[in-house]
Amino acid sequence: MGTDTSFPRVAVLGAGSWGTALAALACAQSDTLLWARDPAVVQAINDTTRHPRHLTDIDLPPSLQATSSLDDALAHVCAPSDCPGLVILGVPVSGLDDICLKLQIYLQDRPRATDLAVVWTCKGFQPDTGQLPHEIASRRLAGLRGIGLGVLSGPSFANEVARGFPVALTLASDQAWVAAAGTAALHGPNARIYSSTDIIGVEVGGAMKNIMAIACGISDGLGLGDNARAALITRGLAEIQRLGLALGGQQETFAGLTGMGDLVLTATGALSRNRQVGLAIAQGQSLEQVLATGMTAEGVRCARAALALGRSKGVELPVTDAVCQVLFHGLAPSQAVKTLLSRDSRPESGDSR
Ligand SMILES: NC(=O)C1=CN([C@@H]2O[C@H](COP(=O)(O)OP(=O)(O)OC[C@H]3O[C@@H](n4cnc5c(N)ncnc54)[C@H](OP(=O)(O)O)[C@@H]3O)[C@@H](O)[C@H]2O)C=CC1
Ligand SMILES: O=C(CO)COP(=O)(O)O
Repeated sequence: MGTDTSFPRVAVLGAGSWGTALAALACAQSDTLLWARDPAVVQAINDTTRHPRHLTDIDLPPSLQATSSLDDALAHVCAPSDCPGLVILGVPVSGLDDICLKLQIYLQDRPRATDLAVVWTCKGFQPDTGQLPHEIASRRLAGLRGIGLGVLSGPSFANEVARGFPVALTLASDQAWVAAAGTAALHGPNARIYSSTDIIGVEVGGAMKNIMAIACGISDGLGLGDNARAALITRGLAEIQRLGLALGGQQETFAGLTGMGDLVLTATGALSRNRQVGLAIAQGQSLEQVLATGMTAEGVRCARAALALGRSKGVELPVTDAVCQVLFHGLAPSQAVKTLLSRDSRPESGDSR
């Protein structure tokens, strides 16, 4: 565990695969505490250096400490220090409002010895409202004194990060000190942390690439070949960019780590759960069967919200539409491909469709 006070104290809230991997990364140089709501998970990590449910074959760093006390995790980052504390939210979109509310309740009336950067890592839209994660987090936390907000995203399979393989991530915030806190905690021999101020662009890229990965899984599951996958990735990126620009993101973000980078990883990488959903559907499994394993596939959860957002902004999202038709309306995967291929020809760029 790091003791140098120039490194932030870190609390990672949510010990799924991504929260656990990020805690393993952070604890190499920062004093890090991982919070899990299940005491059995905490006990296993502390006693055996293994997570009982995720990344189960990976030995976590012995210096990684876990707790089931949210108060202890937050007291850890609020303790006096030379630099701001860092809270990393490792929960999916479905748990973001709940964890932000808990943070709000803890932080609002307590005197604190240090400022606190709160950074979420989930990738999706809220299914009912189409809100992006920053809208959910801001509603709970934006007004609190000494609190800065940001999003950490980019091409990063938890499994590889937990094994100490190299990774590059982007931390977007409109407050420079938040990106600096994340960089101080995570940037090191195995991780490059880039900064950005384009929160919307980063979040839209992260949400939409999951839907494109489902589409690529469907295409690959049908055996349609490498050309089809490359076409889907490229036109998928155009689709992500159209929606992202309409929502207020910046063009260059979509060519970066959290746009093209994460799209390429998730659409092609065998570890992607969203891609695995597409593969399984193309091979004849029902969505219910695929999801019965309990796996987190944010693209399934947010595809309808993405489509609704596109409609509300007058942006066509043909790949997202095709994925929704297959997942929720019983369209055969092969028929969805035919529908996509039968669209009229159009200019490759400069067209809002
Ligand atoms: N896995 C990866 O490679 C990456 C994932 N992400 C993103 O990170 C997010 C999390 O994914 P991932 O870690 O894989 O998901 P997992 O399914 O592995 O884990 C989710 C974790 O969140 C916890 N959780 C959910 N809701 C709450 C809540 N309200 N309060 C406290 N804990 C909660 C769950 O706890 P419990 O076990 O007790 O139910 C579980 O431990 C997703 O949005 C994903 O897209 C981003 C980059 C990489
Ligand atoms: O976000 C990820 C990689 O950057 C993880 O992708 P999956 O959720 O599809 O596994």
